[in-house]
Amino acid sequence: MNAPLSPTAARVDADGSGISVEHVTVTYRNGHTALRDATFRIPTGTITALVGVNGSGKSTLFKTIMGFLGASRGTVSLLGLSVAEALKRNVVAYVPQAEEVDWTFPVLVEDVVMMGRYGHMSFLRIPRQADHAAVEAALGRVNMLEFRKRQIGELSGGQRKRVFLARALAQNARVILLDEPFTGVDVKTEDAIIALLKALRDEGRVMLVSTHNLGSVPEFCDRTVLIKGTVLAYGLTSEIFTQANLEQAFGGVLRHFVLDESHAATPGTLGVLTDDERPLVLYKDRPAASGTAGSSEGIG
Ligand SMILES: Nc1ncnc2c1ncn2[C@@H]1O[C@H](COP(=O)(O)OP(=O)(O)OP(=O)(O)O)[C@@H](O)[C@H]1O
Repeated sequence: MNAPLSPTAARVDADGSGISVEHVTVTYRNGHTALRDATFRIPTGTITALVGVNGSGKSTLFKTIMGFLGASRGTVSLLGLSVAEALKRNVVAYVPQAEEVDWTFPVLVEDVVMMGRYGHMSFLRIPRQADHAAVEAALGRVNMLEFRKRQIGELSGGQRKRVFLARALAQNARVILLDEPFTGVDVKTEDAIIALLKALRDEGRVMLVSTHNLGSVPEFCDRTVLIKGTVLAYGLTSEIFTQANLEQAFGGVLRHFVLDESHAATPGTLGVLTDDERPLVLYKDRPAASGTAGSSEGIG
């Protein structure tokens, strides 16, 4: 059943200094194996897209990296540490999908962000000046300071995402996992989140971002992991985002528009792939918008 890694994956550098997943298999209690022999490596100082259809194993992978689920085979390491050690040292944070959070729970925005500091506190969890300062700085960075006294349930979808990102920043996480950060977010907020992620990348952090917005991946993700029950391919987005790879990952789910190219200078060079919101434009079988995130190559 295991699809072979694409030749691209074999050529990519093997630096797993950020996230390293080696031959990981995860089986749920009911016997369902959601991930089989998954392998990829991501250096620090990068933003990597995690791309796959519904049910392909993205959340399973996140939960495994966060230590919520155990792998029956294989190993995960974060910044060279085991998952248990990474959790102990507070280096990894998870920004959840909106559906995973109980928004009726009465808690203030600043309290949610303070949760990111728990691992830095003694077991009594009494915040010190440094903790308050970290919360303030994190809220400032996501432009949410004025909402600090609001109940979390009284925020818009985009504001909620920013609060959970602030929690990861207050924690000073070096590895940040983001589950569908752009769902229900307007274009302006999406741009603001992307700008922030790029700044975090340039600080040497590593981010793994699951998204269905294929069109925005080449804009801000220097690397991509394609997943479908296993890792189909991983490496530089500019090399991974080919029509053949995407069709393997998405099967019939992906819509492929063939434009009328009869008037184009070089017919056969332009294609548009989409699964929902943002279409991906391929020019000569490569992302048309690629290159903006590639500047991070060599960082870390
Ligand atoms: N608790 C569970 N017990 C058994 N099987 C599960 C459980 N959670 C998920 N699965 C199955 O594992 C597979 C992968 O699910 P997962 O949630 O990781 O997919 P996903 O890529 O995150 O999907 P989506 O894009 O819809 O969020 C699916 O077939 C799903 O039905």
